[in-house]
Amino acid sequence: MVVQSQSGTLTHCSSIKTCNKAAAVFTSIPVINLGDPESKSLMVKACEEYGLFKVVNHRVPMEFITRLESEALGFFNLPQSEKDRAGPPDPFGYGSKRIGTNGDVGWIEYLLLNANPQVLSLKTLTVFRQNPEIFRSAVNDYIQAVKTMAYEVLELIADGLKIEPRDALSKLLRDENSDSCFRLNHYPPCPESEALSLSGRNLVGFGEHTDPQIISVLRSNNTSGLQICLKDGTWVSVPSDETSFFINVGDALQVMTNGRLKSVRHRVLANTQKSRVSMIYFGGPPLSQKIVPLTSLMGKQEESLYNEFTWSEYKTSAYKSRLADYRLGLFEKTLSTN
Ligand SMILES: C=C1C[C@]23C[C@@]1(O)CC[C@H]2[C@@]12CC[C@H](O)[C@@](C)(C(=O)O1)[C@H]2[C@@H]3C(=O)O
Ligand SMILES: O=C(O)CCC(=O)C(=O)O
Ligand SMILES: [Fe+2]
Repeated sequence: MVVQSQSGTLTHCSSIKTCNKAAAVFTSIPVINLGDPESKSLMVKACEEYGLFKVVNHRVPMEFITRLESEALGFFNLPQSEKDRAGPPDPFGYGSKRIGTNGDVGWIEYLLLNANPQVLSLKTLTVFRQNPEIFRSAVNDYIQAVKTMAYEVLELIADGLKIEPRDALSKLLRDENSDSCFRLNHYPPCPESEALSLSGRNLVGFGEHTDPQIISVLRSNNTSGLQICLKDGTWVSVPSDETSFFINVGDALQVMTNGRLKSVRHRVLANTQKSRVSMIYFGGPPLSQKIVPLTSLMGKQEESLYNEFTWSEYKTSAYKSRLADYRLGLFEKTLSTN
């Protein structure tokens, strides 16, 4: 199937997966007000049940969000040949359709960046040769504000779980060697997939997966597409909200809480009419960090469900896997029953 998309990119969708369209709207999504004294226990409950919640009253200036969104659209609307100069993503840079290096594809184009302001890829900045500083400052202001919120969220989660000290999780992201990254995703509308849609199928923008890091902080424009998988295996659509943030529990946080908090399986479906722009900060620990259950969380006789590994080992293994793989499986212990 050949598609002429609005932005003139992403012209073939024949190799991209489809999935069953019918998904209920996730109306009971936990909404956490950061100013609410109950927020810590509500967050923990949401992470145990869904691995995802929405944050309001987050104090990230709307101006930072809209400025970065408009810079991102400015980039994605450039001619394909210009955008390609910022690629391939190895691991940072511009990518189109291919996600990772192991054969996954989706109806998407994106920019993957280091979340450390000092290391903003030169390759990416060369595309902004008119105004690289404007792009750099839009990215840095946004990331800085979102990081501050991510630290607060992790401290509230630690409080809610009675983890001591309360910065046991947030310090891993605050660390100057934290291995965090940032992603700008663009899902152009795919009018051709309307035909598919009529037969009850949908084109996949970003295939199902869990995020490997500690937490991910996601913001999108008002175009829906994000879905999460509930404990019973059903998929539900998360209504978009351009003024709020969505927090995902990642695999590393699942391990550090010995499985109490669950990393959430999620995916994005392409839209037939509107383009979706999302920006995600993936908060990861330093490469040398051991990913083990936090001692202050473990019961007296409680054993770790996982073999010991460092973030570097997990990341290496994750980046060899396909998007939909259950990556923690390789690190689970086979515990004896007696
Ligand atoms: C297929 C892949 C893409 C990914 C690396 C991987 O091998 C498996 C994990 C994928 C993921 C999902 C969350 C983030 O978007 C991401 C940047 C990450 O850290 O892990 C992507 C990786 C990617 O796009 O390179
Ligand atoms: O673009 C989105 O809304 C989510 C993408 C995602 O899950 C990811 O980049 O890991
Ligand atoms: Fe994700």
